[in-house]
Amino acid sequence: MEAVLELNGLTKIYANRRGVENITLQVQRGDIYGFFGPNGAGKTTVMKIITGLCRADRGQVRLFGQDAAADFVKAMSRVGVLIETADAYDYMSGYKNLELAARFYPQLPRKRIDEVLELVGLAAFKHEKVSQYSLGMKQRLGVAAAILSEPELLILDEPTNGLDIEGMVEMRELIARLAREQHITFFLSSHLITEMEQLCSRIGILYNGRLIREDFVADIVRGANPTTLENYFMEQVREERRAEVHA
Ligand SMILES: Nc1ncnc2c1ncn2[C@@H]1O[C@H](COP(=O)(O)OP(=O)(O)OP(=O)(O)O)[C@@H](O)[C@H]1O
Repeated sequence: MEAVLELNGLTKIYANRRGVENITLQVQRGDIYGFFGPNGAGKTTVMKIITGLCRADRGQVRLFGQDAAADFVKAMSRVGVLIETADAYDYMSGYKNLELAARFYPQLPRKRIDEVLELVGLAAFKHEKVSQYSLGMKQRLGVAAAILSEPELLILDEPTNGLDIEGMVEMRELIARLAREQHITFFLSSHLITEMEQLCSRIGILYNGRLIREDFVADIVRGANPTTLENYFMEQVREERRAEVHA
């Protein structure tokens, strides 16, 4: 097994004393790793640190076995990122938007734009203006931009946030397909536990800025004491609260 992403003791405390503390985890090649936590748990903060949008107070990010800080540009060249909502120019077509994004990758063959549009199911709508797209289509265009450079690891912050049921299902199917057919490893966050149950191979539970548990989803839902991810999460939170009371 190869760890494509490792976080070692990652800590970031904002001036208001919120943030994340001592996050240590590993994402193995082939994982769809769900970084789960309620609103404000610290998921975005961790993702921003990994992708260089925010600086950690302490700790280390390793990408593909190397300290990401040593050669950040090289490490990130193998990573695709979609943090918060996808930003596209509404008055341009999906295709034009991807052409703009492709300028960051001068080596990219032009046919790659059509390839990614096909992969995310937008080929038929590529010449429509993004203003005509549904939110789900805009999110999938964001994924298309993130996979332009054929990344091995895709980091997605709340990829289904704000989507209707159809949009959520389409996004879930897209992620599963990219994992299966393009062999992309995923590190994605969500506060929707049923979504994680349906999609992820492993989950890490973030609560009040700390990683309180990591498990294989199959072990939780089909293991010795099968339960739903929702019950499992509530159990962990209760334990955490009991520990806080006794501390
Ligand atoms: N720039 C900032 N300055 C101060 N506090 C911040 C800042 N960014 C985030 N926080 C706080 O840090 C904590 C973690 O926020 P973060 O956005 O990482 O959580 P999250 O799990 O992604 O939540 P959500 O699902 O709501 O996006 C929250 O309490 C938040 O209010």
